Amino acid sequence: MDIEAINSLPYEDFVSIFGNVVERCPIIAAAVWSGRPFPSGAAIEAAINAFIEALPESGKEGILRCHPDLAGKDLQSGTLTPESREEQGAAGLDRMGAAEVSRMTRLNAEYKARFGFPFVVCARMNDRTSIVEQLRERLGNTQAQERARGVEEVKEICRLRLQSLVHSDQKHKS
Ligand SMILES: NC(=O)NC1=NC(=O)NC1=O
Repeated sequence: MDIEAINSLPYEDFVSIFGNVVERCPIIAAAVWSGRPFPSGAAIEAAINAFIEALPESGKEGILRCHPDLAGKDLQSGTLTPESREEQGAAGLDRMGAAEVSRMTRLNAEYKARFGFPFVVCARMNDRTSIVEQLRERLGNTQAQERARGVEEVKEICRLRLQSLVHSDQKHKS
């Protein structure tokens, strides 16, 4: 959609289109709708990032907790959101062998037990090797470091999801 069409959406339509740019957190789209009219897609992204940054630590951790594990039970049982399904598939997580899946399951469980929220990384910017490497590395960080890092990854996931929804004015209707 182009930015003019987006700015004229009633909030129900805005939330149904943008409600999952942050995984399973439609409240964020419902909140930033009030900021319209947006001059650009980048302004929508900035409003979402500002909303996230203004949250208390518990709110940031809540956003992280809304994310499905990478190569986790949602992927195995087919209950991922369409966006997550596509992202996890793009990183090759749906083509892992049993041994790789059980290693990811163990590392995800270790991470969750240590930090109280899941390991979050932008799958589209990674592949299964780099994801396992990061998961191992980041296990050694502090809670504060991982809360901040996870939020940065959520913003990157959101940026890419927004890119597929907001198109700059097209010279011609493609
Ligand atoms: N725990 C996660 O990082 N989940 C995800 N990252 C993505 O990019 N898509 C997901 O589902």
